Formats: sequence, structure tokens, C-alpha cells
Amino acid sequence: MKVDGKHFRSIWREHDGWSIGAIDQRRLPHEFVVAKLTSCEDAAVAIRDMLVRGAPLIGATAAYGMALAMREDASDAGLKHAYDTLVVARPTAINLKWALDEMRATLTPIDPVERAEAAYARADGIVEQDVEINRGIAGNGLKLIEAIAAKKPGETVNVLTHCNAGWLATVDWGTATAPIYLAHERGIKIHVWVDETRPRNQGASLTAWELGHHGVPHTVIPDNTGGHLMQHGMVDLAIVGTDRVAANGDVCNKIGTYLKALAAHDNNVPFYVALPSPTIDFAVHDGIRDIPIEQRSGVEVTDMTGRTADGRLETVRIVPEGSPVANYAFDVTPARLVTGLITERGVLKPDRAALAAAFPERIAAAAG
Ligand SMILES: CSC[C@@H](O)[C@@H](O)C(=O)COP(=O)(O)O
Repeated sequence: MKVDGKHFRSIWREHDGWSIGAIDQRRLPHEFVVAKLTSCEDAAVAIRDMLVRGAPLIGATAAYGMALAMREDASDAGLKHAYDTLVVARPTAINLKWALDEMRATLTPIDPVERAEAAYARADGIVEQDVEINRGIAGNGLKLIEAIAAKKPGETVNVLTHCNAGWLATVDWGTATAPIYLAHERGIKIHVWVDETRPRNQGASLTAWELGHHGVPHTVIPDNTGGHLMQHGMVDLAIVGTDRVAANGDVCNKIGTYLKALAAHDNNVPFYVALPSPTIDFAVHDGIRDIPIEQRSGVEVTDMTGRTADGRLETVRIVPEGSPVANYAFDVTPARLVTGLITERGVLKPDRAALAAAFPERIAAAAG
């Protein structure tokens, strides 16, 4: 997508052909800074410290992390070490393990002297596949937006989204934002309610930044506002991303998604989840019981960083010293609250049968 007229993806191979460039998302929206990753350890730290974040981008970064590792040590032990280092970088987004499994399956059978080149080729493939998948999601989600637009000619379609499932969270286009960008490009009048998404504020700092740079009308709202808007007919549909979808259609996404789904259900607002197929975990049969929920540092809750009027970045504490805090980073929305899953192969019912019918090759791989 474009930033100040220049085309950017969230991650790329640098001109030297081997090091990896990525946008440092911790600095947005205040500064646009590009980071260079030159080792497997750099990639692991970038994922762990959320320089990169968002399920598909975490997977893409891990894939390049494996490629960087193969330059250093392409032995079987080096391969295992790289896998083990990267797979624990963050616990909830299954795209991380998916990408690493893909890389390992490609690299294990080949001679170590060929592994570095093969690793870059496979990582490039994962990156390009993500962009293709998101184009598919864009087209399938567009039909939903068009159907709503057709029912209210001349009026604006209002979409609510949570967290950042935009191009910054993927390689390009985004998942939840892909249909929104396409609708905007096609001239459909669209407006996005952007949940701020405490505690890290990925909505306020990243989604708003993206939509603003792309010229998509949007309004940032405190996380507690969505229910009120839905009661007053101000939301036509919700589209969110996800970090892992269980085989039964349960959806794990940024903390607060579940509450939005409940409010949407109570107000008959369609609640869609946009996902690339690597986000489906066919090995997990009950999302609420079995998806591991990351717990992050309490500092994200107690402290807030922003730019002062005179341009300085300042961090302030907003919680009394000594008050305990809890910081669950994700929650699980039960499938019964999800209207549909927008995938690259169509909009699916959130259940085992529909997922299995659409992605039979993934079922076969999960079985063994
Ligand atoms: C297309 S990204 C989908 C999800 O990864 C996104 O909605 C989300 O919850 C991101 O969480 P984050 O903790 O910022 O990595």
C-alpha cells in the first residue's frame, strides 16, 4: 500500500538480497522507521517485541528468520535451533507455527549446502501467497459490502473493526481491511469505526494511520462505544481479523473482540471474521478451551505513550502505583456469534463441515 506516494509492504528483502526490511510498528503513528533484520535472533526479537505483529506478518517474519538462520548454520542442528527459537516468540497466532512447519518441510529433505537459497525461495513464496490470499479475501468480502450498499443507495456503509488487521498486520492489503480498501477503490461510500483497542492501541495508532494514508473515511472510537453505535443503527457490519480459528469455527482475536460480537448479536449486526487459510488450526477442536492466550506485560496497561504538543514522545503512568493489573492479549469468540468467515475460498459458515469442505488439504495435513 502507499505511504506518502511510495509503495510499501510491511516486510521485504533488502537490495543486498538477503537482509530483511520491516516497518517498526512500535513507532507508528508518530514516526515511520524501517528496521533491518540480519539474523534469526533479530527476527525472533522483532516478533517478541512487536516490532512486527499481526498473525500473517508474524508468520512471514518467522519464514525470513529461518532463511537468515540458514545463512549462519544450515546443518540439521541449525535448522532445529532456528525452529525452536522462532516458534516460541509469540504463543497465540498459529500462522507462526504454520510458516515454520512449511519452512521445515521444505528444508529438511535437502542438502544443507542448498538450504539457504531454498529457504529464501520458500519464504518469498509464503510472502507472495499472503498477498494473493488477501486479494481473494478482498473480492469475497467486497460482495458483502456491495450487498449492503445496494440496500441503501447513496448512503454510506459503516463498518466496525477491532485492532489492526490491515496491511501492516499482513504483507499487504490486510485481511479485515482488504474488502474495505477494495470497496473504497471501487467508489463505494464507506466509513470505518476504528476501535482504539486498548491496551496497545493498535486500532488508534495503526488502523487509523493506514486508513488515513489510503484516504478511507474513518473515526477512532473508545473500545466501549461499539455497542452504543450498534443500538442506534450506526454499524452495518463488523469485520475483524483473527490470530487462530479452531476447527469448530471459534475465533481467537485481540482482546475485546468477543464483547463486540456479543453486542453485534444482540443488535442483529452481521459479524464477519476475515482470515487467510493458514490461520485455521485444524488440530484445535475447541477454541475456548484449547487456544493459548498470550498474557503480556502489565506496563501496556499502566503506561501510555504519546506525542506532546511540542513534539516530544512521552510516556505517562495512568494507574495508581501498586494496583495489580491483568493483560490478556486475546479472547475467543464462539462460532455461534460469527456470521461468516471471509476466506480466500469464499465466505464460509463458521463450522467444522464448512471449513473442512473448503480446505480439505489442510485437514489431510493436520491428520498426519
Ligand atoms: C490480519 S491480523 C489478525 C490479528 O492478528 C489481529 O487482529 C490481532 O489481533 C493482532 O494482535 P497483535 O497483538 O497486535 O499481534
